[in-house]
Amino acid sequence: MKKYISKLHFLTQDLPNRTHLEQAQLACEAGANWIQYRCMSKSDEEMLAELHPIASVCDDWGATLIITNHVHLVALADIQGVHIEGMDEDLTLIRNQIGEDKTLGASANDFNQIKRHIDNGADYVGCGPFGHTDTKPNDYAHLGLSGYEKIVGELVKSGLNIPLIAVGGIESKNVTSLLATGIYGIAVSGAINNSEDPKQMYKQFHQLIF
Ligand SMILES: Cc1ncc(COP(=O)(O)OP(=O)(O)O)c(N)n1
Ligand SMILES: Cc1ncsc1CCOP(=O)(O)O
Ligand SMILES: [Mg+2]
Repeated sequence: MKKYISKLHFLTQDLPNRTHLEQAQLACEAGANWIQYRCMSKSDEEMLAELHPIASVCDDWGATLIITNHVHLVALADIQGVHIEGMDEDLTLIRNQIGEDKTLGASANDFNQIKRHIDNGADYVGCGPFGHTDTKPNDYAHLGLSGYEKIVGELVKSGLNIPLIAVGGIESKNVTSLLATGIYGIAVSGAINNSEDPKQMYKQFHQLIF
């Protein structure tokens, strides 16, 4: 089943000064239509306690709510899908668990992983890192613009098509050139959350993309 996938994914994060709910609210007020709840620090009960109000905010503003990784919570709140970060996860098992109607996204760092996710039923693929990110430090080589050009070229050559979302260290100044590589959209967390005015920064991304 074909799903609507936004071209701008806003990822919440564990922050000392702003709750996930506050981050989601700010993003929705700034125009977000896609919130990925990315919580790495709480118990199921704690996450559900904030997922219900976050789902309610998303519902009010018409935004899609995706959860990172905690597949078992998808059915326990008004959540439209899940993004899987573990690149070796078997997506077919997760698809069976969540059902056809939910959106399933997964992470990849190269063409072969993207191809495997397509074969296994992903609705979109998050691909990175574009550049340096402090949100999830890792050792993967930065793809840069040329990395996305290469991957998009390989997809076209193979006759494959899936919304490809660039992620990792993306700032607003990178958006136009990233979109020119042929990627579908971008995912952002740090550049918005760490800015002095997150709402204004969200709007800046939004204007460049939509
Ligand atoms: C939309 C979207 N894309 C990617 C991620 C996370 O990807 P991850 O596998 O964590 O990144 P690397 O470790 O490969 O850089 C996400 N949460 N959402
Ligand atoms: C979850 C995740 N994995 C790699 S980057 C990232 C989050 C988004 O990156 P950034 O905060 O740099 O926009
Ligand atoms: Mg990855």
